[in-house]
Amino acid sequence: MSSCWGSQIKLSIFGESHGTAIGGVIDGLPPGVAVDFDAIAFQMKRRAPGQNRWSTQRHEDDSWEVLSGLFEGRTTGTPLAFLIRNKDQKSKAYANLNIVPRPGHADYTAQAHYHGFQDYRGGGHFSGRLTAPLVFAGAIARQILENKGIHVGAHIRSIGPVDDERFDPIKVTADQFEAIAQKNFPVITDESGEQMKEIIEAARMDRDSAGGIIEAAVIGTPSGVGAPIFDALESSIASMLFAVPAVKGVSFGDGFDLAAMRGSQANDAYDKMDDDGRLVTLSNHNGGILGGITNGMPIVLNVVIKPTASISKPQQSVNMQNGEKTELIVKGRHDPCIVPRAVPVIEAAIAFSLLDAYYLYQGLEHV
Ligand SMILES: Cc1cc2nc3c(=O)[nH]c(=O)nc-3n(C[C@H](O)[C@H](O)[C@H](O)COP(=O)(O)O)c2cc1C
Ligand SMILES: C=C(O[C@@H]1CC(C(=O)O)=C[C@@H](OP(=O)(O)O)[C@H]1O)C(=O)O
Repeated sequence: MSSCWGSQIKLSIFGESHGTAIGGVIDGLPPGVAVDFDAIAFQMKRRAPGQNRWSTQRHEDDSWEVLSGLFEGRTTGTPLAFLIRNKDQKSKAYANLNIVPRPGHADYTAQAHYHGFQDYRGGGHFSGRLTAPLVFAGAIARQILENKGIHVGAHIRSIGPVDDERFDPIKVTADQFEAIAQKNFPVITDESGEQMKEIIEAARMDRDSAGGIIEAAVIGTPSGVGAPIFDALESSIASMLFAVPAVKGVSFGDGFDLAAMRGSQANDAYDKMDDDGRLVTLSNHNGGILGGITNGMPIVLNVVIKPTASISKPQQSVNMQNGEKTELIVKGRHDPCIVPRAVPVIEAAIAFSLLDAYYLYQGLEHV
């Protein structure tokens, strides 16, 4: 099933953007986890559409109903199913997109895969709306991780040409994650954030869109999580991240910058053994993962989010019924930039995939 992910804990996501509802089923959660609903609501609100100028103007409160798997506030250990109803669909703007596909969106590839049977309204199952269930599942995963002292955070590293400060790859803290998560524009330096908002507004006024990079980090992960060859932690986190619409690049540690370095610059020299017997490195160019396994340093990664495909500037497309070239002006309520709302989504994807890897590791630990 292509909309189902995971090995130790599994997440299945269903629904279409303009259908009745979207939702998910999480299978494999341990029984007895006390679920903090306020913490879920906090994460859902960070992602929800329609709250500011740099977001789509579609208004969804993203409230949810839990259908199973919870009893008296705790997980039962059976599949936890939840539903998020769609309330503000306006499908008129999508009337012709099954015939004239939007460049950059999934209209043409959905047609090729589903042979015209796909619900193309609002991007259907391909819509960024389907990241709401991911954030819900991620919110539960991060509660379990936080109880183990593992914290996930992210910020907007860049929008167009404007950069934010970077996380310190050794000293980044959970307090810093928390401070950023409280902001409605999640950056480290608010002055950079103001410039980024100007870039987004300029693109929007130009009937265009902007993209950027999200930097994420995880602290508190013990050394040893992840496994060779195909369960490398980089692979499992990346496979979840690439499920997020508009993600076009993922790199760990110094990523593509490693290409220009020498080994002496890229290696993270070992400095000392801490009280828990864990080796600490002087630098963190490898982003906390070696051989697909955590070394206990912060996991650091970067995610490229492309500029929103649906722009109202005239674009060239082709009519899929008669093969004729045609000009397309996309209508509807689109995010002029996806990056700010994608920050909690990226955190959720990392939390869920890391918890899955953690359970694999914990299992091995007891062998
Ligand atoms: C939170 C979020 C919001 C999004 N909003 C829009 C949008 O308003 N308009 C749009 O064209 N694409 C939007 N996207 C991206 C498209 O869904 C995505 O580009 C499309 O499904 C094609 O997939 P791909 O870009 O991964 O190849 C959004 C993605 C996310 C994660
Ligand atoms: C609804 C959400 O985002 C949507 C993601 C999206 C897309 O193409 O990905 C297109 C827009 O859909 P619509 O045209 O129905 O307004 C966004 O609003 C959401 O994030 O909850």
